Amino acid sequence: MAHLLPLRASLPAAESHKSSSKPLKFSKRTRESKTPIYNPKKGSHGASNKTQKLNLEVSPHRAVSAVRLMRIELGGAFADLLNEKGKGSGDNEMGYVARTLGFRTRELDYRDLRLVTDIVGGTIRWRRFLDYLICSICHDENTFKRMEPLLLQILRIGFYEIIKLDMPRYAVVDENVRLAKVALRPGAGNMVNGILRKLILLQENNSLPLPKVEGDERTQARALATLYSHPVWMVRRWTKCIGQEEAIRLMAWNNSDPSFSLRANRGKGVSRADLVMKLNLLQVPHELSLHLDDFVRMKTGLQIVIQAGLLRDGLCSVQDESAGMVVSVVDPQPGESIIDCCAAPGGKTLYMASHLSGRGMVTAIDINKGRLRILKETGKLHQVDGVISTIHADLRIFAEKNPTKGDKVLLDAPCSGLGVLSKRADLRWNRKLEDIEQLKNLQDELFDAASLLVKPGGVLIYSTCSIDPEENEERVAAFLLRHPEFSIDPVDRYVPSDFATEDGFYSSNPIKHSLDGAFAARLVRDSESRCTISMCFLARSFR
Ligand SMILES: C[S@@+](CC[C@H](N)C(=O)[O-])C[C@H]1O[C@@H](n2cnc3c(N)ncnc32)[C@H](O)[C@@H]1O
Repeated sequence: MAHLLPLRASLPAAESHKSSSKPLKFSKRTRESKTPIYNPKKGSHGASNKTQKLNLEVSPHRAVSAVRLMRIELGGAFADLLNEKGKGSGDNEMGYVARTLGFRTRELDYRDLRLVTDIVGGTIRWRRFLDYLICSICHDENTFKRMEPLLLQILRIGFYEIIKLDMPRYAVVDENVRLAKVALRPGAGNMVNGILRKLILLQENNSLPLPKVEGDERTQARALATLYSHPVWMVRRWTKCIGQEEAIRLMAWNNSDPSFSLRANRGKGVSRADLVMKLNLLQVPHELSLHLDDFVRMKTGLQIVIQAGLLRDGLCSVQDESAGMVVSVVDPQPGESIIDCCAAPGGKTLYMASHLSGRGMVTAIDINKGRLRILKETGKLHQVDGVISTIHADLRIFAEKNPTKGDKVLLDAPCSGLGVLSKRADLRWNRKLEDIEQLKNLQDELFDAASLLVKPGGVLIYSTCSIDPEENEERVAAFLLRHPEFSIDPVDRYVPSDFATEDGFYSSNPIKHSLDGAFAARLVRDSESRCTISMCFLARSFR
């Protein structure tokens, strides 16, 4: 079993429930309390004078983490946006804390911000696993189900800190008990105390109540889903597709701390060497990308980069190398007319534009006006707006009506995002199996629409940030059956051979490449010489 455990987890061997003693006693108030609806505008404490109080006893990173978790789970905020100061958090953060908890904490310093990022991301990723343990220790599913949202978040934070971050246990208990007492009431603090101490006892006795991976396929999938904290449907889908061992490696990757890449903004005349100099000055550890000239990779220090203003000043962008290599597949050249069909918020548009050296045009189409506005603003900031034009439209309608044609057309299709689960901590819980079916239909419709915009002899690139064959290879196969005028142009001339599949596609695989998952197919209109490759691929796809 040991090899099945997550890379970062330091869990003692799974034992049975029986070592745990009597059910924990909870206060009458807790049992009777109804689940409050999260409404930070109103605040859980109401009185405005109370919200002004500055509390110096409670550790600020825990208070802020608990409130962020509430906002993400109940308020629909995105975990990744909340981590960037100034985008969704920043100045408003303390307002949310005051309205939700009834007090303010001191301002967060860099160390606090890092802890908040770690705790919020980790607690979301490990939610299923943590809830399983909390529920087991409560001994009563109803108690767990009726638990107040804030109390549950405080417990999740405590469990995550003890089990996954290996923090000093009794300090974690004291701090979280204090938070529950001040933010809720003394009885809630007693409850946190009882449950966390029980967890410590079980951990010390190597008897955490963890499920065993045994039984039929469904039961094993459920156990793995708990141990690796993923939805059961994902575990079953991956186990079927890549086998249990690879599925476990993939889940371990999704649970690991994400690494980030920065792209030097050459559109603004910033070279990678300039960016490296800045990172050295800031003492941010980084490595040069092995695959892309403009990119550097970093494991930590993103908060420092953000606070130093490197993104705000347009010197660089946060962009994964896997997304950068999709642009390599497009291979934008000065003077070309490129249509980016699903362009916002513009990561690929901006990178393509920076290749044009001021000659040519990237036409960025998107249905989402707000995201398109971000693209426009970032284009200006990056000084590539002279070669970008934006069109707010539904691609399916636009392509039918508009005679515009491009030398190259990129369709970066809306997808499940199953390749980027390590960066998007909350995405796994928001995705449903049914989404894939709906997305496939949309992907087919957009694929057909995008094909109308390709000049004869032009190139159509279909890409996703998914690792699911039904959204990738199968969509291309179905498209080629509907559109015999297109054929596959193998990508091995554009990306390192390690990223080229035998069918001629680009595939970045988290397990193999330690990057986000991504896919791209390069299709050329009317090219007889390549027909054989397409026909071979089609034959294999429908075998
Ligand atoms: C995967 S994201 C694109 C990411 C973008 N290429 C980048 O690199 O930043 C997919 C985009 O498709 C857009 N979209 C979805 N349906 C669309 C439609 N019918 N027409 C145009 N855009 C659409 C969404 O608004 C979203 O911005």
